[in-house]
Amino acid sequence: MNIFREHLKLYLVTDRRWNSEGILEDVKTALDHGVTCLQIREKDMEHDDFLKISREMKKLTDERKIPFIINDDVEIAVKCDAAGVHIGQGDMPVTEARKKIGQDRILGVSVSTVEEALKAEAEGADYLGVGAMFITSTKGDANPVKLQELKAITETVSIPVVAIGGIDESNILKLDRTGVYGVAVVSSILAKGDIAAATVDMAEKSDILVHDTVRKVLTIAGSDPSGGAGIQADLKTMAAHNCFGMSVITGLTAQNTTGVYGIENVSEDFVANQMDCVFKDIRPEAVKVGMVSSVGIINAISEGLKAHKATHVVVDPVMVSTSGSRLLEDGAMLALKEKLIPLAEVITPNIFEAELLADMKIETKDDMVMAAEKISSWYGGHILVKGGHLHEEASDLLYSRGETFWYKSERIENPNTHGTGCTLSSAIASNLAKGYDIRKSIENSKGFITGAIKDKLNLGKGRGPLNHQFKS
Ligand SMILES: Nc1ncnc2c1ncn2[C@@H]1O[C@H](COP(=O)(O)OP(=O)(O)O)[C@@H](O)[C@H]1O
Ligand SMILES: Cc1ncc(COP(=O)(O)O)c(N)n1
Ligand SMILES: [Mg+2]
Repeated sequence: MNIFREHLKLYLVTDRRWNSEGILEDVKTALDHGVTCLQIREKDMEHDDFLKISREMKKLTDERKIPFIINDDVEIAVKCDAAGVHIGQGDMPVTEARKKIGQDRILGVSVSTVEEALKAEAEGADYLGVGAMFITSTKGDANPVKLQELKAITETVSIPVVAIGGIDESNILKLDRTGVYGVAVVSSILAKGDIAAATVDMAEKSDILVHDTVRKVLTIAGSDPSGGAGIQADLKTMAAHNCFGMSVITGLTAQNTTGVYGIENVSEDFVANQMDCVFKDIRPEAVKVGMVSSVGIINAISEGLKAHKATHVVVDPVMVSTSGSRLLEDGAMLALKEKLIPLAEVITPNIFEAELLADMKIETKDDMVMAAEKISSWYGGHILVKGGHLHEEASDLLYSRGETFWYKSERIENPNTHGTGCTLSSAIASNLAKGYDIRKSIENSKGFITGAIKDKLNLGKGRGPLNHQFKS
């Protein structure tokens, strides 16, 4: 199961030591003040009592749409239909836990070295708990993990990492720039007199920790020398999101705001070579794929993404530029559908691209929904049909496994929309890398694109570029 990184931000692990009778009340207070994930940890409770209290906690988390994880006990997790299980090094093997809970439940594993992290990832963990980070009262014998080791782990594995062990309001910010997506805490909330205030404080600090971390985002796309679309728009967008942008170039275009005057593809081997260089050194947390004009390049990217276990892949199925030029070779459409789109967490077709992917005409917002439905018959990820080219307002439709969500915006009177699609998909990748879930990522990105169009930068003789550096 894909655990949303946002859920790991402030992960509470229970301990009845300080308030055995009132644990449910304390947990409820914490859930209401900023806890994003809950784990019940009971080392020596009778099976029936454990199941009973787990069910009660499950109810509290369900009401608040927060994942509920059971420590160690796979059987209880299945019985109370928890979101997942967390196991330690001394518990059952990771592969066995995975077999018992199935593919749909989250599996967390405690590790303290890069070696253990790689092993747990290979055996099927969805996230890692790394610790103990500081001397703790919960686990007396723990030997603290060095910050450098934590950083090495987050940079090596592709699954998200949460730090655990002795983390409190005084030391949490020491984890700055280690790459974690959150902290798991026990006493810094449950041992406090004022649970609500302690939770708010920790939530604020973990928010700073998680969202100030510079995430790495890769664009695999074509170059636009005039700077408004393609690689150039992507890197500017990532920089505007405080992300570290990297680029694998699939081809050069000769274009400007008036049109595309030539394309020269990079060889597929060289695309693969660039991808290897990036992934082996600075692993991106999210990847945006844009112009991929040939079948060979599509195959190389698809193989590279699989080999390097790329996460948060956003595919912008670029087929035609805003100025109307074809950017995808004839015959490459099938490869795009069969090789690349299946690897994407979200695809972002504009109206024309959605028409081609759904094989139907789109003239209204209802048609957008129908097209997304048709695409969902062969693609299981999230589909964002962009409404920039519709005559109605410029609203985008997110179709997520049968549910529809609209991201509304009035149509801005501005002919300068060169690179809007590139910018939007890069903004989504940046937000996913920062740990936001898909809906929040799209909401934030829609706000960003609207601001960048509204700024009315007016450059060039044709459809000009946006201002990626607009001041909000
Ligand atoms: N005139 C406009 N006013 C407001 N938003 C727009 C306008 N044109 C495009 N957008 C937005 O820009 C984003 C890119 O959409 P679109 O232009 O349809 O894609 P593409 O650039 O791939 O053709 C979408 O969020 C869309 O709603
Ligand atoms: C190299 C390159 N890649 C993509 C686009 C699409 O532009 P838009 O974002 O306007 O759809 C483009 N014009 N050039
Ligand atoms: Mg586009």
